[in-house]
Amino acid sequence: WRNPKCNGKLPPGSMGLPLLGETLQFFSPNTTSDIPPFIKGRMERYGPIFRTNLVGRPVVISTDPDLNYFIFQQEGKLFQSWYPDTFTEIFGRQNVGSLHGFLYKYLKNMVLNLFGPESLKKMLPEVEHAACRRLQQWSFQDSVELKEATASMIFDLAAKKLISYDPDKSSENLRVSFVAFIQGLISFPLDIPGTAYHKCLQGRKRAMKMLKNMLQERRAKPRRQQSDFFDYVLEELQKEGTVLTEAIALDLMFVLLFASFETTSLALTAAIKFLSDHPLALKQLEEEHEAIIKQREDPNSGVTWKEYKSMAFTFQVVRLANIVPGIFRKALGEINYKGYTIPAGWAIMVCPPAVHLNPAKYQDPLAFNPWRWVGMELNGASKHFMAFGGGMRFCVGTEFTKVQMAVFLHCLVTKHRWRVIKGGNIIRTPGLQYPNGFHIQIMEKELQKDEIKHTST
Ligand code: HEM
Repeated sequence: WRNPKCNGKLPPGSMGLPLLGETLQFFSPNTTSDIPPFIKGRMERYGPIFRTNLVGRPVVISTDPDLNYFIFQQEGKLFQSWYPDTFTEIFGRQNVGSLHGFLYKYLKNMVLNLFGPESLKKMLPEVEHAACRRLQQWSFQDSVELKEATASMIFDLAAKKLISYDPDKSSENLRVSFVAFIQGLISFPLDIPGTAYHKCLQGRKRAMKMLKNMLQERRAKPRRQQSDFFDYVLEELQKEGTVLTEAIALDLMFVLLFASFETTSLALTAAIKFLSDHPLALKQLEEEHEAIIKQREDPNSGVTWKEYKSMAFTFQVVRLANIVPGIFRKALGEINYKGYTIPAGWAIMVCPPAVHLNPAKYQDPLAFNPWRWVGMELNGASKHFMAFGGGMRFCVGTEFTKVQMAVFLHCLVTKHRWRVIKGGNIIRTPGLQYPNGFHIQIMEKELQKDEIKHTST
């Protein structure tokens, strides 16, 4: 257990207890925005590359930018996407299976067809309308829990786009099943009634059943014009020699729905929390977006797709929020790197927080500084920025997230103000969560000015 077989020199580290390994330490909740204590302690002791054991598997953890880069570039050759068995259970065997094999490219194209730039450009007015409408509704409430509220907004948009789901018309609420699913997602994998893990699996079952019924209804009543993911899938399923199956399509649908609203609502909540704590950054964002509005009044310029893609701000938010605490791979063969040997079959976890909070690369790494990258060309991924992964598996939802965030913030800072009521504290298990939510009161800007006038007279 302690000394696994290896043809060379294993990276240093501890394999923890038999069977359990260091699983409990890894999942132990913490409230820091810094590099997770589990990782930080071991980096200090063993260096940037070390070994451990998580959920019964030997794992090498990499906080080394060069090794991370190598891992992303070698996808499908020396490394392959791999997630712990509990994830396979939770996200569906078809997903995990098909995302490895020859189906992968085909599925990715299908997803990009819906969430790629061309499709998003067309979606822009709809995103803006949804954001403005929600914000206006919330401004009548004394308090809004932002994580839940933005999740609901994004879920409705994504579900409409993917499956033309209308929450007002459907009697069963699809998102309720997703909420149960998420609450147990990062929990100890014990499937007996009462546990969070059990509830998570039940939530998934209910959501899958609803998706299956919807697909069958659509099959019975096909639509003339292809407009959502269901239409696309049904057409593909009918093609001769197709590699797609209904089970794969349903699993993929589930993952896309989940990935689209959970990650982006966490990022938006983090953005508004950072802005609440940094009035200067808020002022600058307001000025930038008011400039956009001014251009818009000019009939020749209108708001452009490029302006909405303000990357620097979104990237600073996700750098600090570290929504994805680990990216997992499996070594397909024996790998020799910087004097260490990683045996074939071992898991490898790339650790984005260690990269994003590295003081050697980012001065004052914990500071929220949206000006950090001014004037620099930003790519979606680099050795020092990997919030959306890298290489072949780079997140297909990056553009969707950027558009959602930019549009929402645009509507928020140009038309509204807010004040924090309570909550906003975070916990990492190691996934980011807001245990008490983040409650704010939203006011319309004009209203606020009127109120001020009123009080002064
Ligand atoms: C703040 C928002 C988001 C973050 C931080 C994020 C992060 C990531 C990361 C780190 C990966 C790479 C995983 C790996 O290499 O194993 C990934 C992949 C993926 N993401 Fe996202 N994501 C976000 C938003 C989204 C959205 C909105 C969608 C859906 C529309 C989405 C769908 C996916 C899918 C399908 C993959 C798998 C791609 C593949 O394996 O090739 N993500 N994401």
